[in-house]
Amino acid sequence: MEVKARAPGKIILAGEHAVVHGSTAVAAAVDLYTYVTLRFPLQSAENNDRLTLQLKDISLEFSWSLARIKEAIPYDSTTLCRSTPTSCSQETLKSIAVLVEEQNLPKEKIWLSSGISTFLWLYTRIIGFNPATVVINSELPYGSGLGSSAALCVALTAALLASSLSDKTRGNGWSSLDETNLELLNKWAFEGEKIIHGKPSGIDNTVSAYGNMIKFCSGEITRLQSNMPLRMLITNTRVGRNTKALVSGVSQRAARHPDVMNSVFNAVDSISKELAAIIQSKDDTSVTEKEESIKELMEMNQGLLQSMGVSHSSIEAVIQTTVKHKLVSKLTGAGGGGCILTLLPTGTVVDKVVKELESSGFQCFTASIGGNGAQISY
Ligand SMILES: Nc1ncnc2c1ncn2[C@@H]1O[C@H](COP(=O)(O)OP(=O)(O)OP(=O)(O)O)[C@@H](O)[C@H]1O
Ligand SMILES: C[C@@](O)(CCO)CC(=O)[O-]
Ligand SMILES: [Mg+2]
Repeated sequence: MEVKARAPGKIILAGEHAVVHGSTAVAAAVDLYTYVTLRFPLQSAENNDRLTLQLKDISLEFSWSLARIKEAIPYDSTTLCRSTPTSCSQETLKSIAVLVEEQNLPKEKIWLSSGISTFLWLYTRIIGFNPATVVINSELPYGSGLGSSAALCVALTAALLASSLSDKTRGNGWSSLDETNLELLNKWAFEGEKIIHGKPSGIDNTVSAYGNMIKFCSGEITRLQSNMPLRMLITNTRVGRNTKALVSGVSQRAARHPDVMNSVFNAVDSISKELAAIIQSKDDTSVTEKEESIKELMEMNQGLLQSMGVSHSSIEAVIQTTVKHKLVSKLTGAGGGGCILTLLPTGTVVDKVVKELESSGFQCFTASIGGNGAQISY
């Protein structure tokens, strides 16, 4: 039997980091996906005692015998709990880390460890100790602010949950999950994100699961309906970074300067709320005026992100280049490198700015904003 799932990456228009501390944030899905294919072998097949993970886009394969997985991961009454998402305990995470270490990841790919641990955790909790080959292929740059970790958790969970649904209509292309399964999927994906991010807000997995554009605050989701064109240039600095470390750095700064950082988080909250209101507004304010307001909000959000300590010289370089072309930019996701968003007001010709950014070694692309969330296919 074969089951497929896909989940999109995301951009955060306003509110990253502050959202971890209870502020509002606004995020949208982008049309770059992580794909997961689950293949279950026949009883008689040769490899029916192994779990194999293939990461297609980076040509890596990992494989464990089920006996070894059973031996390493402590089995208790909560081991198989498809319908009740639970957190991975530190003890289980340590056991899983041993299984990952045994695969001798190349040194330069060690950053994949948390993703592989998350894979083993979600797989064994939702499917149990069953043989399969899991093929993952991602269009998203890893660790760059476009939600590669959330897309992995959402696509993998979608495939795992879909494999046990009774209604499997084959050959109908991509379809969405119903609300109940979507909610279950989002809870599991959040548990997976915890392994990769440490202390996620849940915004990345939520927007990847539900798609479109959302306003998110302390787990509360408001789906947004945009009433204006919204075009963004995405620039990848190609500077690698790790969301877990950046989130932890902001928390440490907040612990050192609680009053200051609370004011920063409150200011970000207001920015996100104002941004959401502009995007949704149906009044007769012109698109140009709305774009001017969004520009200002993005500029202020970037300033506050800088004060949280998550900007980077490469981000500042992109911002300076886009300013020369009268365009406004902010980092998106965790910062520290990664990707930057540049608002492209109606009528903007991007060729010159893209040429200049690319000549500095950055990678530019435009992605369509606000599309599908998680989908499955049989
Ligand atoms: N397709 C994948 N296969 C295996 N691991 C993955 C995959 N995609 C992401 N990961 C894991 O997620 C990590 C990157 O997650 P991280 O949260 O740091 O960045 P991001 O999700 O791309 O950006 P952000 O969280 O800022 O949106 C990788 O180091 C890897 O461990
Ligand atoms: C930095 C952060 O706010 C967004 C990462 O895309 C972390 C989170 O919300 O979990
Ligand atoms: Mg992430």
